[in-house]
Amino acid sequence: MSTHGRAATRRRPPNVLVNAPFRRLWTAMSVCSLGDWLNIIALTALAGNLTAASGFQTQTLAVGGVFVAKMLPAILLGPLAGAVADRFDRRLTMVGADVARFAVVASIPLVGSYQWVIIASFLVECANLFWVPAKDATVPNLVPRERLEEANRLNLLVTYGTAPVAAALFAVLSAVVGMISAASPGFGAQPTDLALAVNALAYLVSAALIFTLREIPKGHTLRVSTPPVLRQVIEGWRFVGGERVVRGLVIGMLGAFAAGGAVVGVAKAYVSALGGGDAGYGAVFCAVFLGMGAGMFFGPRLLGALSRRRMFGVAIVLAGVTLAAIALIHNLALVVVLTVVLGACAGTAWIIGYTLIGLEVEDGLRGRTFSFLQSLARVTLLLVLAVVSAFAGLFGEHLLVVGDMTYRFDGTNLVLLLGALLAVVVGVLALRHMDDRPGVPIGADLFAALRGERFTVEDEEPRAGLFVTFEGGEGSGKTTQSRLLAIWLRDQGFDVVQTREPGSTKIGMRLRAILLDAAHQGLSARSEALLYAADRAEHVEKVIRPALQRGSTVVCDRYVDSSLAYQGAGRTLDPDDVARVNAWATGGLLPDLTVLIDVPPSVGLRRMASPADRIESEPMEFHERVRHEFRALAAAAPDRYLVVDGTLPQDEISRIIQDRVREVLPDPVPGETEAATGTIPAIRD
Ligand SMILES: Nc1ncnc2c1ncn2[C@@H]1O[C@H](COP(=O)(O)OP(=O)(O)O)[C@@H](O)[C@H]1O
Ligand SMILES: Cc1cn([C@H]2C[C@H](O)[C@@H](COP(=O)(O)OP(=O)(O)O)O2)c(=O)[nH]c1=O
Repeated sequence: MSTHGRAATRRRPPNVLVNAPFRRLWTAMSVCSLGDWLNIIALTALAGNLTAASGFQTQTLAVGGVFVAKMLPAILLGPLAGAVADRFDRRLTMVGADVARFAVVASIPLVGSYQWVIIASFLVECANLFWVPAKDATVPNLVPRERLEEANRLNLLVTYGTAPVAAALFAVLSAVVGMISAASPGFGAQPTDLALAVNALAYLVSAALIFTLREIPKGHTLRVSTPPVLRQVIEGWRFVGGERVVRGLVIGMLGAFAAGGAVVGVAKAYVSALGGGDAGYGAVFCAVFLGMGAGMFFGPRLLGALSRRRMFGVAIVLAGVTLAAIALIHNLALVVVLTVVLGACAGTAWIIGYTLIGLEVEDGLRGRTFSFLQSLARVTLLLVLAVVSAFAGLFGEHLLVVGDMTYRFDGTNLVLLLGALLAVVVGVLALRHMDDRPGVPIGADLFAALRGERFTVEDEEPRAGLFVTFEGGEGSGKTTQSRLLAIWLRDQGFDVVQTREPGSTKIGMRLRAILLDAAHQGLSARSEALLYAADRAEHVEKVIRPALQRGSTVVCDRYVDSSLAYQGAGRTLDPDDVARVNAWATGGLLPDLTVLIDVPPSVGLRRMASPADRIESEPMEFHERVRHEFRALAAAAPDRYLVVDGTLPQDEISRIIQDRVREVLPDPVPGETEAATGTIPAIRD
């Protein structure tokens, strides 16, 4: 989204990694994360290999067992370990945990039994439970307060960014062992042994790095204890479950997550069935994470013209369709490619959901909401991994024979297909419940977005002019700024129509009188919404559309968003109904740019000199809801909005607006005029 903060980001101070002690801790963390991911991949692969001879069912269950053993400690012992970790010297806790992890991982190839793989998985995670809180508590000791956010972002980057690296490394290492085994038949190592050795070494390197990190203070400070995961989930649902949009987003994100989890859970068995070895398994794992990273980064940009809510639903449906293809196509190379697409869809949905939830939820609840989401994701993943492997195992192997064609359809295929179905259902529900462009067909909208355009209905005649609207609460400065923008545009040589809602037509003036007269206190919310829509229909047909078709620039003080905010959020009418009525009233005409001037209602209302009208005299909660909705609308379509801080001085606001409008302005001298005047010889002195 464009905001006035752009200048600030340009002057970015040096990176937090300049800080040597933090750099060392961060390096240790990166090495450990790489080790952790190698550990998951290698242990699940090893469990599959050790049980391969006992049949499909045992193998699938065995791989599921490793996932469960890895996730149980966090759920059962998480808070306990956090509390214990706070009592000890953090540096020694981390070093101790690293050495313990090294010893356990190094012992796995030596013992070489499935039982030990499960016990080792559990033990490594128990050690992690001490390592992670000690590390989290250390970061604020090494990094100044104002750099903490940047440090956390870097931590997150290595936590997930090392996954595809580890998967690729695993694929290479197991291929190397495979080649050595093929060359010298006497060589009895498992394909996973080399990966486990590198994994053990990673923990040892981390131990050495942290041991020499003397900057970590010896004493301990009390930490706020985190409640158990299950309690966080139940309590969290109590405060976000009631919000329609947030509820939809949470369910959608979990659907995407569960679909990804289904792939990871059965990947080992599926890849074996397709004739791929450990290298193939590594490739699928790598593909999921590469796709996710790409989706988070590029997804929202690729379809920038599609509304965020629609993009969220579309990404989940696409994830489902891709998963169905993965389930049915028996070709490892194609499966790897499709897995990248699946990851990209899931990543796109996840990042949009995360961002929208952040904007929907108030400041005070945001931290709790995110920890609720993370706990819920963890519980979902555990359930999905456990259920998926058990289910695939129980269904077993099947060969479908049609004529002389045979088609293999195992429990893994079935699980993937069910995951696909779940994603499609969740995606369609998200699209239906949270659609913010009712009346606009989704297919046409999507194709237009792929071409980088925004689809509008009934807008067949090409419109020559630019349409800019101003939105915001009472006294935010819309009237002042729209006037200043109109003056500036005229100075640039544009023909400008400056107008406002309600009341810019003959009929509209009468409607305005009904709507704003403080004497009309009994007006029902629905008739209010319809009267504003009636005023708007008249305004669009008589003033705005003709002006745009003439090629004028239209600057309008308030438009559809005001109805969504005041009648939808303020009067708590169903937002979909308000959107639908307005899409019909305006024939789907949308602004090219909306400037949202954002001020706290207390500030805006204090600026008003004249006696309060019917809407201004609403209570403060009403105005807070209106502001919240404006901001959510802007966040859902960042390319079409400019959000400006309305408490800045007037001239600074004008400058920010002019900078943004300049980006969307057409050339004031059309091309053909230039071509014609180009033939006239230039006058020189
Ligand atoms: N950036 C600003 N800082 C302080 N006061 C402002 C600012 N912009 C406008 N005002 C004042 O606030 C009052 C309301 O402004 P106005 O443009 O009429 O707001 P709106 O149309 O959003 O209700 C006016 O008295 C105006 O002079
Ligand atoms: C256009 C529109 C305005 N309103 C309200 C918001 C304002 O309180 C009032 C418009 O009055 P106005 O005096 O034009 O307010 P402002 O100076 O803040 O622009 O009408 C709606 O509730 N719904 C709408 O669709």
